[in-house]
Amino acid sequence: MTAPIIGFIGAGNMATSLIGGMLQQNIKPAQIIASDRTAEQCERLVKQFGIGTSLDNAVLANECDVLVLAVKPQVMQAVCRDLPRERKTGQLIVSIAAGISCASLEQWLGEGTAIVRCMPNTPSLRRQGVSGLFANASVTEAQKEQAENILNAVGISLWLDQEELIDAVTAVSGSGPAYFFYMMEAMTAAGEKLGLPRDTAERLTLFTALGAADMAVHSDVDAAELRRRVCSPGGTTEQAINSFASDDLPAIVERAMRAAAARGAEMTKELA
Ligand SMILES: NC(=O)C1=CN([C@@H]2O[C@H](COP(=O)(O)OP(=O)(O)OC[C@H]3O[C@@H](n4cnc5c(N)ncnc54)[C@H](OP(=O)(O)O)[C@@H]3O)[C@@H](O)[C@H]2O)C=CC1
Ligand SMILES: O=C(O)[C@@H]1CCC=N1
Repeated sequence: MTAPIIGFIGAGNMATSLIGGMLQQNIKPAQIIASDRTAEQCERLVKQFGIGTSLDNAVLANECDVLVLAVKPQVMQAVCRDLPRERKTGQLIVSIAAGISCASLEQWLGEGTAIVRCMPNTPSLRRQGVSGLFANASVTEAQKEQAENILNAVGISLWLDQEELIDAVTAVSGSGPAYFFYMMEAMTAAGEKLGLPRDTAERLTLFTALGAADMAVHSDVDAAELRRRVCSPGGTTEQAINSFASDDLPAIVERAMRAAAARGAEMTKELA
């Protein structure tokens, strides 16, 4: 079987992360093409990745077996409506846009279009991504495998059986890297205020985050137990955790994530 051609419409942050991660796996530059609005953006991709590019989304749509829609949700309708209804036979559409339903995509791209809606995240660039995937009724088992192969090349993927849960995935892992980056910013700034040189505070923070995540992923006990193991009774960590708890960190996090998920649901209605 010949390797599928994978096309990206919109070559911004997320497409760059996915393409970069895929090329570090067994996917060859000749298998990937991308289109974007400006020649500069296309030139950047050629230089950075050596992949083929086009300024014409319709040309791209006719050439690829898997078409990844990676534009902002607000321009998705116009981009889809401009694509030819007759595209390459057996083509799978993979949309990574937050807040755009399979029903809307099908309406804009043609009834019966095979669509996998997925929510990846930017650590895909380092092949440490995690994605939630949902397939509409037109997607075959072979196409599910195609989508999985792309997302698994840049991390891990998990299938969902209800499309609405994509908003929860967005709130947890799609937007999630930003929450951890925010925490890193806050810890670095606080470390500096405690007297550390900025770059020392930053390196201590980043390697602590990396070490903690790696430990949690490979541990046979949960995060709560790992946290307890750092807290010596009457020691230092306990004071910090007590301070977080008295500010009700879990409620702060839940409120933020509910806001992210609600925005996803709101966008689905707004952009339908
Ligand atoms: N960033 C993230 O962490 C994540 C993003 N997503 C989803 O990924 C999608 C893309 O987000 P992100 O990569 O951050 O956004 P970007 O703005 O970085 O990328 C979108 C790209 O699409 C280009 N574009 C705009 N209009 C067209 C068009 N008509 N034809 C071709 N290309 C076009 C933009 O060009 P220009 O800038 O010139 O307009 C830009 O280069 C969104 O739908 C988002 O919901 C999903 C998971 C995580
Ligand atoms: O902020 C956003 O809307 C996108 C979706 C998840 C991450 N970035």
